[in-house]
This record gives sequence, C-alpha cells and structure tokens, in this order.
Amino acid sequence: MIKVIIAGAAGRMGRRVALMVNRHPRLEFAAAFEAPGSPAIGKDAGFLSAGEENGVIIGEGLESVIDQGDVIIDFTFHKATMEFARLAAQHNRAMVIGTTGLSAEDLAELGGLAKNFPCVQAPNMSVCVNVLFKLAKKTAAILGDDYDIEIIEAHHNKKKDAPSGTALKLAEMAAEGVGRKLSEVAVCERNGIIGERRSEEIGIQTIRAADIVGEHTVYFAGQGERIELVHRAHSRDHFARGAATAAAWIVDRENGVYSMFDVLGLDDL
Ligand SMILES: NC(=O)C1=CN([C@@H]2O[C@H](COP(=O)(O)OP(=O)(O)OC[C@H]3O[C@@H](n4cnc5c(N)ncnc54)[C@H](O)[C@@H]3O)[C@@H](O)[C@H]2O)C=CC1
Ligand SMILES: O=C(O)C1=N[C@H](C(=O)O)C[C@H](O)C1
Repeated sequence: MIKVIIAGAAGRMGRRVALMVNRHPRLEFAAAFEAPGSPAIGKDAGFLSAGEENGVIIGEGLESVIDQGDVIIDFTFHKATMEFARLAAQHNRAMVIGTTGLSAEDLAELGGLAKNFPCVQAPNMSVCVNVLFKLAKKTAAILGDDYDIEIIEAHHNKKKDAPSGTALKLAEMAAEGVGRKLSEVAVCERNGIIGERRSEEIGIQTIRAADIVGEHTVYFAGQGERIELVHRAHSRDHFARGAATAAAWIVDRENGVYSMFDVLGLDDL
C-alpha cells in the first residue's frame, strides 16, 4: 500500500481527501498534519472528516510526520505549499499539490526543486474541469479572433485567492488557442471610464458568495450569438478523488512536475 500524508487535514479539502484516500484500493491514510497552533492538532483526523476515529492523530507541521509516508497531498496555502515542497525535495517524498495562488516565481522554484522529487501540480483535480481546459483551447482556436473571450468564476466567501487557479488556467488555455500571451491580454478588473474593450482582451471576473463550491463559465461571444462552456462543482469530492488518483499515480514516476493532463492521459487531446 502507498502511504499518504495529508497536509491541512482539518481544512475543507483536507477532510474530503482523507475520505477519498480511505476509499482508494492502493492508498493508506498514514499521517496528517496541520499548521502550528491549529486547534486540530492532537485530534483524530478520521473523526474530523467522517465522525469516526481512525487512529491518525493530526501532527504539528510536516517535519513531525514526513517519515511516515510516501506521498504528501497538499491543499493548504501557497506559502506553506512551498515550504512543504522544499522539505519533500530534501526527503525525496512525492507530492500532489492542489493549492492555488502559487506565483510564477513559486512555480519556477517548484520546477527546480522537483529535480529531487516527483510532483503533480494542478489548479483543479476534477476530471471534467481538465476536459474543460482542453475544450477552452480548442474552442478558442476554432473561433479565432472574432470572438470575445470572457471568464466568470464563483466561489465561497472563505476563498483567499482571486481569480481562482482554475479561471487562470482556463484563460491560459484559451489564450494558447488564439496564440496570445495571457500576461499581455488578461483583464481581471473593470471599474470606471475604462473605454472600449480591446478585442484581444481575455476578461476574468470573480464572484465570492456564501457556500458556492466552485463554478466556471467561459464565454466565446460573437456578433449575435455566443457559446458558454460551464462547469459547476456539486461538492468537493471530485477534487479529492482526483487528488487520490494523482497520489497513486505519482509515486512510480521519475522526478519532475506533472499535471492532471498527465495523470488522466489527456495530454494529446
Ligand atoms: N486543485 C483543486 O482541485 C482544488 C484546489 N483547492 C485549493 O486548495 C487550497 C485549500 O482550500 P480549502 O481546503 O478550501 O482551504 P481551507 O482554509 O479550508 O484549508 C486549508 C487548511 O490548510 C491548513 N494550513 C495552512 N497553513 C498550513 C501549514 N503551514 N501547515 C499545515 N497546514 C496548514 C489550514 O489550517 C487549513 O486547515 C486553496 O488554495 C484552494 O484554492 C481547493 C479545491 C480544489
Ligand atoms: O478554493 C476553492 O474552493 C477552489 N479552488 C480551486 C481554484 O482556485 O481554482 C479549484 C476549485 O474551483 C475550488
């Protein structure tokens, strides 16, 4: 069995990941940890996620549990994720990184660190969303420059980063489809007398409200008609299931950074 360490085990995602790891035939939930000072430290992770004790007591920080597992599943906060990646590189532990909000510098550092460990990093672990990424690129490529591309994302009011990592990836895929560089055409805010929309813009707008799990819509709008590509998450379980699938997949890989396209075999689409 592949032994899994869950980072941020008391979080919204950490709790669902614990359930999906338990259900996976090749994975064993071996250890869990939380941020120093978290009230969850010392509690049973199974009790937090499923209301039933499973004997995995939540530790304080990754160093306290890193020897107990083969692969770390991380849904925490970007600064913490980078600390875990540095430790994973030192101890040659595999990682699955679902945390969003990693900067371009963070991703460049991760690429260097991953010479010493294998890692799946993806802003969305859902099968349908990864198919949507491919559809966004293909649709943009088919429709070309005459269609305005706009993205709207909606999430719960506890989310810390904006736009969502998924919205940014959708924008990147659409930009690739029409041969644009996202950093040159992304527009994440509109307010005041902003003038007419430049045709090459890719707009990304954010909604934060109550308990919305996660919704993404990509508009391709032409004269008199539009296509909308939409994904709505009904719960967090499909993200967690994707992370468990990635954990079972990554342990046998060479060092390096992989995506969910690699895990799901979507790369050639
Ligand atoms: N890739 C994907 O499919 C998905 C990614 N996410 C991303 O996952 C991240 C977490 O989301 P949620 O679970 O909703 O947040 P959350 O705030 O409910 O959970 C994060 C957990 O990480 C813990 N944490 C923070 N710093 C830590 C540290 N230094 N050491 C150990 N634990 C630490 C927190 O105490 C908290 O329990 C966000 O970046 C979110 O965007 C969320 C859903 C799906
Ligand atoms: O914070 C969340 O909840 C989610 N975050 C991810 C993102 O930023 O794209 C994925 C999902 O939409 C849920």
